[in-house]
Amino acid sequence: MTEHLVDPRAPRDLKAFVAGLPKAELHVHHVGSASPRIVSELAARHPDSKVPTDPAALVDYFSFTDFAHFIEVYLSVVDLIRTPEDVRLLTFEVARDLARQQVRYAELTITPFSSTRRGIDERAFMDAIEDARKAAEADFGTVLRWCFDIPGEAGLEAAEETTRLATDDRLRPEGLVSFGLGGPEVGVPRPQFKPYFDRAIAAGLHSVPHAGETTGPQTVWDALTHLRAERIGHGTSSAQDPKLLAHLAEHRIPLEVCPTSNIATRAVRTLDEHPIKEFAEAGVLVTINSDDPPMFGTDLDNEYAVAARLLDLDERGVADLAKNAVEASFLDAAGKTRIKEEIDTYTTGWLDR
Ligand SMILES: O=C(O)c1cccc(C(=O)CC[C@H]2O[C@@H](n3cnc4c(=O)[nH]cnc43)[C@H](O)[C@@H]2O)c1
Ligand SMILES: [Zn+2]
Repeated sequence: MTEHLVDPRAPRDLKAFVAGLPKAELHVHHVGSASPRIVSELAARHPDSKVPTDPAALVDYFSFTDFAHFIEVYLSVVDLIRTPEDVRLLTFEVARDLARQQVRYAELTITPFSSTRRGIDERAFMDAIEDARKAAEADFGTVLRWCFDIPGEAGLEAAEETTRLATDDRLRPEGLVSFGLGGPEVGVPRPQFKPYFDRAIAAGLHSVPHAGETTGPQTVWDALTHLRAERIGHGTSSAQDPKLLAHLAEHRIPLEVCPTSNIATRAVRTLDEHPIKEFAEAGVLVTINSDDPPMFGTDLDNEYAVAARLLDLDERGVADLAKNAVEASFLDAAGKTRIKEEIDTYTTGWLDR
């Protein structure tokens, strides 16, 4: 909620175009999407927490000194989600916020380990997210899918538990499409998670680890080689390795770029130093995402406005970015065609107005 991160330089007309543009969101965290209203409601329910109940105080609370501080604060919000009803409410409200931004399809990263280890029954957890997913599709028309991620710093116990929850046929939710790895990267080498990714991939899930957000390009190579990554979460440091950029472009491995997140966690110093342009110029498929939007004082529309400025795009260029996300998603071919056609119809209508 660092309000200064909202980019005031985006032209008003382009902002209006982005606001109505049908979009797909591929990198957004479940708990990290809790709006100030939801966070303060949960904090009021659980007064033993250190999370402020006043939405204005959350602005300061969500101001991070570095990535480790961000994770510390993130986990204090995780601690507010204590019952299946909390899970359902959060999931449905996140879908409402996505629908307001014309998000037609979202892959939401969920960390089931963090909830089950805090005592939420695993069956009730799965039922809560699935119930919210179905209600969101019926009420808002937004299609939600899940990525279950391992919180890497919590170790191999968390990896085992996440893999079990993602691959057990009796538990695995219908909306689950992919398997990820999140949390800090420093001191958490990717290769150790290979056996867990192997099992998830064998069970039909796509591999989408975070890599190169807070460590160098070798972490991205490791994610590709050991975890068979099909997309990379962030991949920011890939810009330091021209061979890696060429590999990502040649093999059409998309990057899930989240510009404001990288500034808020201090992974990148300023927006103007963000390597997004280097990615695009190297031919890498760039997708635009919001990561933990209320915590970073942003939303997906703002991320598109930021990207448009950094990449010097007009409406057609922004529409192409939106189509990149649809193309890089795990939707079926018919679903991809439907949203891409909607993007084209909207863009033509806007330019002809
Ligand atoms: O839940 C626990 O008990 C636990 C114990 C030790 C470590 C962890 C984590 O590290 C959880 C990390 C948490 O952060 C999520 N997240 C949200 N945004 C990002 C991001 O930009 N980069 C990496 N991780 C992120 C992630 O999904 C995990 O849920 C937890
Ligand atoms: Zn993330």
